[in-house]
Amino acid sequence: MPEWIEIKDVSKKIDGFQLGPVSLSIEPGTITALVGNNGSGKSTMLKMIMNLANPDSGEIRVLGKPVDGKDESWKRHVTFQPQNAVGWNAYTGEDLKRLIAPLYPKWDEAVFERMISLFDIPLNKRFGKLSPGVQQKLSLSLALPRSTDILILDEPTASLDIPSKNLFMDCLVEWMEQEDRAVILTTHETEDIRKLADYLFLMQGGKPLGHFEKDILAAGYRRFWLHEMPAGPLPGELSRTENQLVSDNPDATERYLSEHGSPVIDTKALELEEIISLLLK
Ligand SMILES: Nc1ncnc2c1ncn2[C@@H]1O[C@H](COP(=O)(O)OP(=O)(O)OP(=O)(O)O)[C@@H](O)[C@H]1O
Repeated sequence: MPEWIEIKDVSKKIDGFQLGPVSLSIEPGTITALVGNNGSGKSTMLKMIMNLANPDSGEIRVLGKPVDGKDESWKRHVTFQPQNAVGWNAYTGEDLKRLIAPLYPKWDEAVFERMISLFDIPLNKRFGKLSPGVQQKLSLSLALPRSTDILILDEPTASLDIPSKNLFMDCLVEWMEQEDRAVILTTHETEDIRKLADYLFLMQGGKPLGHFEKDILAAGYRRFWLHEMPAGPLPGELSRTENQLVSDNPDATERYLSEHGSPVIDTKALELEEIISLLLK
């Protein structure tokens, strides 16, 4: 399948911070979560995709078009929701919808109305007077109905209460099912990643740590409970306590234990949160 977003060897220096080189491809039909420590460069990556920040080197293409080229037609196919909406404070939700909807030929009024009702958003209040959580709900309700091929969301659930996070995740899953679409989002919420992401792109201090298929990553780490801990290190061993061993190569660990007659009391896959913490530590 052709890539919808192609980031090739992109680097950028901001004061003392070095981002990249980063390469990443996004295919249609996928949700990719950019995950990393604070200040690891996730938002900057999104801004570079939108041509709101310029890389020092490398190339970014969206739907085959270089994002810094003269042809900006790709922008019509992309919705970008930054962490904070700029210039919206004086407008009510109703105003914003009137301004935004006509710009998008595939605007889906039914999705907008459903989200406004689900989130119980007052459309007659100025954006600047809404709480950060309601602002975020309104922004999302103005993003999904645009029905663009690509949706780029910077920490979409950061201010949402727990029921609203779940409602939003349901809306996004439904949105994905309607057509071939692609989502790239940044998040610190493991629940978002667990429920939404097909792929994780991990970043630390500006450097990419890897692009993982979530299910493969989740299956790649196990904890073993043992009667007796063999002398180590064992194949795949990442850490051990008196009777527990964590492995990033469970098959090799299990084989070794079986071949060396070490009975396993129990074994369990690590939670995604623990895996991400191990990778980002
Ligand atoms: N406008 C700016 N002015 C100066 N430095 C900036 C600016 N934007 C980003 N940076 C630098 O780039 C680095 C990466 O910032 P970025 O916001 O991309 O990280 P992030 O991974 O999105 O962080 P967080 O998880 O905290 O949102 C920061 O550490 C900061 O040094």
